[in-house]
Amino acid sequence: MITTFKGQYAWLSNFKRCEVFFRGAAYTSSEHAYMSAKSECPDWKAFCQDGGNSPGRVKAMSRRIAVRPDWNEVKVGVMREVLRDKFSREPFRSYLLDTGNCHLEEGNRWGDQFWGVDLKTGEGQNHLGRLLMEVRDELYLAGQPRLLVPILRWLRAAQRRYFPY
Ligand SMILES: Nc1c(N[C@@H]2O[C@H](COP(=O)(O)O)[C@@H](O)[C@H]2O)[nH]c(=O)[nH]c1=O
Repeated sequence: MITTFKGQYAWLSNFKRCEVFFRGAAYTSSEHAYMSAKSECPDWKAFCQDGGNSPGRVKAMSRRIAVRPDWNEVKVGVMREVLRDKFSREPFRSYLLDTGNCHLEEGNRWGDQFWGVDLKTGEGQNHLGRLLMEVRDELYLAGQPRLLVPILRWLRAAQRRYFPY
């Protein structure tokens, strides 16, 4: 199991600098790309596209803008789109596939129980880890014979549930 996105697994974190193309623009991390979707304001888009702003700064500034009203309904879809792009490119694609079928969890100490799991309480929905496993399944299944895809998808999910490693 990978239970924190630090150290040798820091590349799983959205704060890891990488190239991401999202809805017609280039970003320098998946955090920048994800945060850009919080508002359609051109100044906000430009701020997120400026690689001179750290992922932490972009996240902090996103608390001060007028976020689109339906953000909570669309944010998981936005994150999925961003992660698909990040992991479509090397070396991240191979790094993710090389984790095999192990459980991924964003254990954190900043109290995020939506995207990760709070290490102090053990509580959290782990949407980031779940999306990463979903993207990894897509990459893995894309290389398999089409007829086997439904059964392989089921087997991978069952293995993660009953034999997490
Ligand atoms: N605070 C933090 C991370 N939190 C990141 O913030 C994003 C969620 O933002 P929001 O939807 O506004 O709550 C999501 O990408 C999550 O992984 N990540 C990291 O690597 N290091 C950090 O210190």
